Amino acid sequence: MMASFSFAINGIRTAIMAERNMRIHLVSSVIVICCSIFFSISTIEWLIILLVIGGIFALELVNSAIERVVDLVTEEYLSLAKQAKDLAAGAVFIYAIVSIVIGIVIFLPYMLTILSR
Ligand SMILES: Nc1ncnc2c1ncn2[C@@H]1O[C@H](COP(=O)(O)OP(=O)(O)OP(=O)(O)O)[C@@H](O)[C@H]1O
Repeated sequence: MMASFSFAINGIRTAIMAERNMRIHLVSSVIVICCSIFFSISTIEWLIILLVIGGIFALELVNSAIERVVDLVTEEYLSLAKQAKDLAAGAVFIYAIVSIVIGIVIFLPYMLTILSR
């Protein structure tokens, strides 16, 4: 139990060090959490934000795992390898777009309220 926990933490550390996207997600998440505190968003909005942040990290980890498995299987340029990587990248992309839309829907009204004061 403790061993699998430490393997998982290891994986997260590896991804943060090796994947630029993970660091981008990390910085974006800190900014989003700061905005959430600043605007005093509601409990339900916090839950949605946390779900979105957790989701993008989890998805990026799976994407990184798929990239490594593909690289492990072949160093050749193969159509299936390309498809596997592009599909995984597509999953992250869809989630990122949805996250941005959710961010706009949640934060725009707060920003407009402050601007209209
Ligand atoms: N073995 C391969 N065969 C065919 N196409 C590949 C192969 N490896 C990578 N590609 C293509 O190159 C793209 C980039 O692959 P790469 O492994 O560099 O991921 P990446 O873009 O660096 O991902 P990330 O930015 O998340 O680290 C893939 O999406 C895929 O289209």
